[in-house]
Amino acid sequence: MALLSVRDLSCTTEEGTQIFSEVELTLNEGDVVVVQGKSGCGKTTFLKCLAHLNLYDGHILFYGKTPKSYGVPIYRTKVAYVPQRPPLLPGTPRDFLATATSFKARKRAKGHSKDTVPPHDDFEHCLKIARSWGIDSQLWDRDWSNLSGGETQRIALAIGIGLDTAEVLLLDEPTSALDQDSCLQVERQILDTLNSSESPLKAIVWITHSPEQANRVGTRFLQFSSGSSYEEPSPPV
Ligand SMILES: Nc1ncnc2c1ncn2[C@@H]1O[C@H](COP(=O)(O)OP(=O)(O)OP(=O)(O)O)[C@@H](O)[C@H]1O
Repeated sequence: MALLSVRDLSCTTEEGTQIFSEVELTLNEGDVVVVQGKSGCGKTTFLKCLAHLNLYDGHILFYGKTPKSYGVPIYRTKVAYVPQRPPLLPGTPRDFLATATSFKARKRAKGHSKDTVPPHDDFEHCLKIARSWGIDSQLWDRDWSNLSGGETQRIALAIGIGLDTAEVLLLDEPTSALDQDSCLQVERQILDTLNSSESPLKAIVWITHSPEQANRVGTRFLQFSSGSSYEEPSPPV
């Protein structure tokens, strides 16, 4: 059975402007679907629809079931969106992580009872991933607003991977603020996590404007254009 099945998906703004329509995608285990297209063509909106963060028409099924049948908060821990620029949250990344790790839906998604989850494991795992990308532990105690774009991006990604609940990661230009070395390091870790038997991660949908990155990470290539999408048989040249 498909991990995620997207049928006849369309999205319209509150003002009635259609962003895209008739998008189809069947996501299977091991897929890294690279999403490309011109600025403003609807890529971010598509990922937000997949995460059930945006209203849409059409059908999104996770293992054949609707997001609502899992409960949307639980669904979002399994099909997790990592934004390009995390919205300016109050407080520090450590505050955010504390909230995320105490989130009951996450505990239920991991199959733990309320009292048996050791939140420090999650903390340490996220900190360890971020540390391997050059993020000093002290940055977790700095307000989000005082972190650089690249620091913010790496911390958000470390949380997305380190919380260890996502089966599908929806990555929105995850390395756009990083230098080349950091970008390659982060790419490698994400793909290693996907290939690790210890991680629940099974597939990734990855927006990038970089043809080189698309070539490095992609196994499938979804192009957004003229209000819809089509799959390319090979990576962009
Ligand atoms: N809530 C909203 N209300 C009205 N218009 C919106 C809303 N969200 C997105 N849009 C519009 O929908 C279009 C698609 O936006 P989206 O962010 O999905 O594009 P994108 O392909 O990810 O762009 P980029 O590559 O620049 O990040 C844009 O024209 C954007 O202004």
